[in-house]
Amino acid sequence: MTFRSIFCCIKPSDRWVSGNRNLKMELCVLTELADLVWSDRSKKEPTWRIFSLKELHSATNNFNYDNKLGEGGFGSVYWGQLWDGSQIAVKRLKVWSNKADMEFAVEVEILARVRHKNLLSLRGYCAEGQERLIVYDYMPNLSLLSHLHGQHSSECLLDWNRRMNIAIGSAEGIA
Ligand SMILES: Nc1ncnc2c1ncn2[C@@H]1O[C@H](COP(=O)(O)OP(=O)(O)OP(=O)(O)O)[C@@H](O)[C@H]1O
Repeated sequence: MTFRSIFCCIKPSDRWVSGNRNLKMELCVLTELADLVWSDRSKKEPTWRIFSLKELHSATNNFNYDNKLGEGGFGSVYWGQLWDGSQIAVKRLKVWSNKADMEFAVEVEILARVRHKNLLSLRGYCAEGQERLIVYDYMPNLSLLSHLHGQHSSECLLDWNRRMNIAIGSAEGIA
């Protein structure tokens, strides 16, 4: 079992970029960049893109309660499936505020730049009106927390060797 296979999301925090007042501007630049890259398909495929709200409604069956994977401080996370069959996790902002908008920009901005086998990959984002959604790869094997202390801790015993590999894998992702 690799570390990534037990979904672990190492997320950015606004402390990482404190003092950066240009996040919104950077997000706009990223948006333009994505459009630019997608307009030239002969070049390398982009790793993330902008989703429309309509597409995410359709992927998650209108953010159906049955699709809900969990809930965090930012909002609810829903399972979804895109037209190409790939599975995604969509994090939908609960209530719009300047602070939440900034957190959204920080998370997207950082995840769009980093790519590592032990980091949850950004598939893209959607910002329409006051809707803010972040799209990730879907991690089917639940959280590390649930394997260590939760409902799955008795089913799947993590021996010390595995725990060490997970700790090293986490450190590599953070580094
Ligand atoms: N990519 C994903 N694949 C599968 N499940 C996910 C994914 N992202 C989140 N989840 C599920 O949704 C739950 C909430 O995720 P979220 O990232 O919002 O948690 P959090 O770290 O507590 O929140 P926040 O960072 O917003 O305060 C997770 O505990 C997990 O069960």
